[in-house]
Amino acid sequence: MEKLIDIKGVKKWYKKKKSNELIEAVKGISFQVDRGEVVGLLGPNGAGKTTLIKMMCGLLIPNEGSVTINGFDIKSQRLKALRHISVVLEGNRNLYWRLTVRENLEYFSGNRGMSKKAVSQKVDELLERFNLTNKSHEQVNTLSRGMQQKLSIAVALLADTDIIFLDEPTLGLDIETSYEIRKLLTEIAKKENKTILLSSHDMPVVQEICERVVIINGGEVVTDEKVQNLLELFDTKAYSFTLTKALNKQQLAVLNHNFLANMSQEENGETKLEVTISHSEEFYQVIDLLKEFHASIEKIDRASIDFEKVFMKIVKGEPENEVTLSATS
Ligand SMILES: Nc1ncnc2c1ncn2[C@@H]1O[C@H](COP(=O)(O)OP(=O)(O)OP(=O)(O)O)[C@@H](O)[C@H]1O
Repeated sequence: MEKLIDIKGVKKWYKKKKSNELIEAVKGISFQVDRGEVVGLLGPNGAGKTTLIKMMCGLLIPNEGSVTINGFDIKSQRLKALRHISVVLEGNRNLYWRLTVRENLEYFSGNRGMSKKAVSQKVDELLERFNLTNKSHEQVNTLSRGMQQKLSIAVALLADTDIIFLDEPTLGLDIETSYEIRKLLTEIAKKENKTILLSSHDMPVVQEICERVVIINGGEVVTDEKVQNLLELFDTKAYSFTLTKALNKQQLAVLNHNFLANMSQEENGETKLEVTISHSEEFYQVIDLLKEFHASIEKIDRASIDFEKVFMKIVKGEPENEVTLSATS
């Protein structure tokens, strides 16, 4: 596999203005991204994501370590490295606000050596694909945030770089636009063989688009794993039992002594018992205990854990018993 992004032992510290105290924002991060991979860069506020992204696109220089983009060092071969990256920063700072939608697209295609006709065709195609055709002659500063965001992504595609960095692409958007952008990004991720690094707090977007996630917390990588593996890792340990009647307090306490159990009364009158176990053989012990309690089981489902909860568990280090599981039926 061809490594397009190679980050090695990167550190960055800031000096606090008044006290001169050092803040270590990034404490020695290393990871690589292969060509065509779609990777989520996640972390709670203040984890160091923005600092890391800024170092990856040459806006900040690391105090230690190196960032290599397609074989070019971002510090010593900055321009060559930057030629391979498009950055869609949160807040749409990569657009010209006084130009129209079409003018922005035309401008950014300008340095690719395309003929006028080819540019016009490509721009029309993107306007159509991003549902911006009827806005093509409007100035960017009159557009909604969602439309600006779509235009930013279209501009990144037009530049046709191998790598796209997207910083919070759905932040502050309404549900409909966020959904539209999610669909566009999924399509780009699947069809265009782009290498995408996406930072987001929007976990459904991450779950849908990214194959792999790098989670950073306190300036360090705490997880670097395939999304599917993480979901499976947590998913298989939870079961949801539908019971014909509720357990009493003592019975629930016995279950909770051995496992993690949570009982709830559903709106339709059913009793749901969610049990999280550590090993698969414990599943049978749960069944045995329920038999002992004369609790009749109507249905057993595997409870599913979504990526949001996986993320919370990893970054907050929540003990398993604080993770609430949503049952699938
Ligand atoms: N210019 C700066 N001067 C001093 N400290 C800074 C500066 N920029 C960031 N920091 C500090 O560095 C740490 C990492 O910040 P960073 O913005 O990289 O995190 P983040 O993961 O992007 O967070 P968010 O999601 O809130 O943007 C934080 O403690 C932050 O307060």
